[in-house]
Amino acid sequence: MTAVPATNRPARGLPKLARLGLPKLARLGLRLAGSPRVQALAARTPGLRWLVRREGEAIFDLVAGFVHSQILLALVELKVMPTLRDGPQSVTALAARCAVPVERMQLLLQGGAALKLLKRRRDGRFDLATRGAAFLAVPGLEAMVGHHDVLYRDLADPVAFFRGEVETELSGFWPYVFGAAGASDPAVTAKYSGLMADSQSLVAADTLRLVDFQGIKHLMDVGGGTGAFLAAVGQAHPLIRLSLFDLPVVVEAAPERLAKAGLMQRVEIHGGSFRDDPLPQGADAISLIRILFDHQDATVAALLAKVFAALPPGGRIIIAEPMSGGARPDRETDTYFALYTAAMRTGRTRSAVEISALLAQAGFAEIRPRPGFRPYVTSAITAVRPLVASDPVGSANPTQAETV
Ligand SMILES: C[S@@+](CC[C@H](N)C(=O)[O-])C[C@H]1O[C@@H](n2cnc3c(N)ncnc32)[C@H](O)[C@@H]1O
Repeated sequence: MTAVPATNRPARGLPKLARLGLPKLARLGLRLAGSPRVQALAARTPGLRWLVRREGEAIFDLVAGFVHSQILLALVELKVMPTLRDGPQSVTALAARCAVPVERMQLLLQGGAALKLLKRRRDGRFDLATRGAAFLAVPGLEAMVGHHDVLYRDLADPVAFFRGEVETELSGFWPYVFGAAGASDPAVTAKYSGLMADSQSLVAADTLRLVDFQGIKHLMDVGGGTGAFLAAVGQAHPLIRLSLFDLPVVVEAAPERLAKAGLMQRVEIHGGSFRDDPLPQGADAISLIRILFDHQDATVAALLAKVFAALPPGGRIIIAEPMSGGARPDRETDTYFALYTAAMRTGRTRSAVEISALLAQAGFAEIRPRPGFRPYVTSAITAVRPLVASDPVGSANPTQAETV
C-alpha cells in the first residue's frame, strides 16, 4: 500500500468548512457576496454592517469615478482652486468670474466640496480645502489634468478602445513615440517638454530616495527632456559630471534650465535619437526616466542594448517610471498608466519583472527592483553591466571593452 504523504491527507477532526479546501472556500465566499439575501442580512447585522457599507462605497466610487474626474477637470479648467487660494468666495462671485450660470456653479462647487477639494462654509461661501491646497502644491498636476480631455476622448467608447479600434488622439499628443521625425514641431515639443519637466520634481525626489548615486562619476540621462532630472541630481550630488541626451528639438531648451540651476559647467548636451544614433560613450551610469513605458518591446530592447554598449563594464543603468503591479495589480498604475500608455499606441506600463527580463536579455546583471513608496509617482530598477560577460545579441554600438 502506498503511503499518503502527511500533507496530502485530509486533516481528521477539522471542521467541514476547512476541509472544503481554499479554492472551494473562496468560491463559496464569492457566492455569498453575490447573494442579495446574504447582502441584505449582512447590512442588518451589527459587526458586518460596516463591511457592507465600505464595499458599497467602494463599488459606488467605481461607478462615479468618471463624474469625479469631470468635476476635477472643470475645477482645473475654470481655475477655481487657485482663485480660492486668497480666501473664500460666494457662489455668485465665482459664477461671474468663471462665466457659468449661478445654479451650475453651485452644482460644481458642491461637488468639489463633496470630493473634499473645496470646503463649504456656513455662510454658503466656498473655500479651498486641505486636499485642494495639496493638489495645487503638486508641480505639473494641474497641467496634467488639463490635458486629460484628450485621454477621456480616447476612452469615450471603452469597448472599442480595448478592441483596439480607436484612432487615439494621445498618440498625436506625444509625437516622438513614432520616431524622431514626429517631434519636429517646436510648439508641440515645447508643450510636452513643459508638461514633463513640471511633473519631474516628484519623480526626481523619489528616484533620489530609491537609488544610491554614490560612486557615480558621470551620469548620462537618456531621454532627459530639458534636463529637469539632471538638475535635481546635479544639485543633490555636486561632484557628478552630467550629460543630457534627447532629440535635438527638445534639448534646445535645456541650456536655459541648466544655466538657471548653475550647472552649465558640469553638463554636456547631446541632441540625437536613441532609435537612429549611437549613444555617446563616457558615462559610468545611464538613467532612463519615464522612457520605457512610451515604447514597444522591440524599441525598448534595442535601447537597452545601446545603453549596455555605451556603458563601461561595471557601469550602472537606472530606470525609473511608474510600473505595473504585475502579479499584484496596482490600483493606479494598472489602471491610469496602463490605459494612458496604451492610448499612446506604442506604449506599455510594464511590471518590474517584465523590465528585469528585458534588462537580463540585454546582458545586465545585479538587477534590483526598488518598489516606489508612491508607485503612481515612480518605482525604480537598477542593474549593472557585468565586468566579464558575453555581450547581448544585437548590441548596437561597439563597446569600450570590445574595442580594446
Ligand atoms: C515621457 S518623456 C520623459 C522626459 C524625462 N525623462 C522626464 O521624466 O521628465 C520622454 C522623453 O523621451 C524623449 N525621446 C523620445 N524618443 C526619443 C528618441 N528617439 N531619442 C531621444 N529621446 C527621445 C522625448 O523627447 C522626451 O523628452
